[in-house]
Amino acid sequence: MVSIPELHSNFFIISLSLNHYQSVPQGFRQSKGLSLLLVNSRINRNKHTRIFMEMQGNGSPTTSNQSTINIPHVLTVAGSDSGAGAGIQADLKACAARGVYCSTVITAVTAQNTVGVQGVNVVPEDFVAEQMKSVLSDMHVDVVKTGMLPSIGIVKILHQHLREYPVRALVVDPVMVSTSGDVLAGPSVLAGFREDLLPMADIITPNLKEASALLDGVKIKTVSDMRSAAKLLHDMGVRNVLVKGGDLPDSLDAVDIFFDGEHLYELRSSRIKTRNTHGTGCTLASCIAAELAKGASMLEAVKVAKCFVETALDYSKEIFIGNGPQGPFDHLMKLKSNAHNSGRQVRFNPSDLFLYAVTDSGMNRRWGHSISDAVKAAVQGGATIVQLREKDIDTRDFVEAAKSCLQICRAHGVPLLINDRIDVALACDADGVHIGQSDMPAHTARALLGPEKIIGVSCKTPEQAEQAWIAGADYIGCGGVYPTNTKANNLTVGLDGLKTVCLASKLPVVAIGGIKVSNARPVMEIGVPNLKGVAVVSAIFDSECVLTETRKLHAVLTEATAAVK
Ligand SMILES: Nc1ncnc2c1ncn2[C@@H]1O[C@H](COP(=O)(O)OP(=O)(O)O)[C@@H](O)[C@H]1O
Ligand SMILES: Cc1ncc(COP(=O)(O)O)c(N)n1
Ligand SMILES: [Mg+2]
Repeated sequence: MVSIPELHSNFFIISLSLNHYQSVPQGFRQSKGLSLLLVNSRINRNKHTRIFMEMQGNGSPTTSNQSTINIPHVLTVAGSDSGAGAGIQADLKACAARGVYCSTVITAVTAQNTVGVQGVNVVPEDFVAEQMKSVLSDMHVDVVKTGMLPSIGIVKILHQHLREYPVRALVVDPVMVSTSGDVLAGPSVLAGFREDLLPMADIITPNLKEASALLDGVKIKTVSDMRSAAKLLHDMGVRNVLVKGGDLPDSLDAVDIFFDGEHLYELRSSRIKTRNTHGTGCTLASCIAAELAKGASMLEAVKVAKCFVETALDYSKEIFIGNGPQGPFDHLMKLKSNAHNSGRQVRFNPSDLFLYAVTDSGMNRRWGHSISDAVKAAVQGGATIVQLREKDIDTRDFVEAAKSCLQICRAHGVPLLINDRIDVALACDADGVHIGQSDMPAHTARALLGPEKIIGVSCKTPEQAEQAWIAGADYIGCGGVYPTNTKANNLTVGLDGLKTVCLASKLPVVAIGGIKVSNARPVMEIGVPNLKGVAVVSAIFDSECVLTETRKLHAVLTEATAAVK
């Protein structure tokens, strides 16, 4: 057993091997109430984690000097919307979309959908207080954002807690009436807003009706009225005011007025034509809070938030959720934005494998072609998908070349894949990757690239094809069909091997290896429905005129496919 010098202190950093650590009897460790953090570079991460967990599990106090990361944190104090378009649910989605942690104090539970608010159940005040205390006494909150505060008692409780646990900023969305016209907080809360929250708030974000209510019913019908209202609200003691003009009649733009006490800003965005505007106010305020939590200035935060709402509305303008007049929108469009931005509605179409062009830097050098010229010619000649396979290029140059090839491919509606390099695919937002059996496992690539990207895997056997399918690949490449010099030590599977793999594969297949104009026909004629095309390197790129060679191959493939049908 190793000797450990300070066995009576609660926290140790001991550097010793795993065997030595395990030789310290567990009962002895526990009797001393020790918390051990084992620091040893030779111990792999899993073992390290296991030991650390064991220490926590034995009930003794644990402390760690592991470095920690503080994630920006917004606490929303708001009501729940069962339809999840507004309220707490919108706040959570908005913060997630902006990359900020969001904790929640629920003030009321509403039964709500796209038709309206069918019921409101206010959470008892002492339980609202208990939620606030739980969060604020334990977690580091950067910014508090308020939504539905249904009673003056709840406003007072919030005020007390913010005095006890000060935060960096307070964003007040003075929610009173839902878009559907239902009352969420009565006029009795107005006194609480005026006396307690406004003097404490860093920004208040009323819509037209709420601004009017706070200003004793003053009429707000024009942009000029909004400007005056912003100034009057500022006089009530709040640092910044944003009067939102979502409901401004006859306005082609969505105009909001921001006043910081010195300057008035007219913030305009296009008014998206959509029924899906339920929750815009909650989202806007949460985004402001999220940006402030990340360290933005108030004007920056407001601008980013407005832009986010506009983009999300535009992205969601045609989605259909619920049968009422006011639908929710999609906050997390970014998760799908790659497919969206590229204009490729279908993520992967197996028929894209028909004429699959794989680049080769050596061949391009030999013929004096740049990568992008070669890709352009291939695409113009009829290539239906392109893979950049660049083995001897600096990463920086690879990313640049990939970006310019991507533009060419996008203009022709042709997907662009990157060979092996998931990092390069991510860096240039390519449409996917093609990986071999010794590259990163396909399921890891899928986790990194997300559900929208195309993943292809080289497979020579039915077992590998099965694995690729399990791992979430979209297609497999099978070969070498014919002997080839492009790839060293590459086993030739032949037409029979290709057929065997195709029959076993649940995924579409592209054949590869030594395929050219003169021998492509028998490949397409093996007559297996999931063989969708051929992948070629030298057949098109080892030539002076890539365009002509690609056209020739395209013609042969078209003829062969017509004959098979
Ligand atoms: N159709 C729309 N297109 C673009 N932006 C909009 C649209 N409707 C509302 N907005 C914006 O959404 C935010 C919330 O505004 P508003 O709907 O007035 O608040 P609330 O949801 O509290 O009633 C504002 O920035 C507003 O300009
Ligand atoms: C629980 C809850 N909080 C806030 C709103 C306001 O959102 P909107 O003004 O977009 O209807 C709402 N409808 N429900
Ligand atoms: Mg609204």
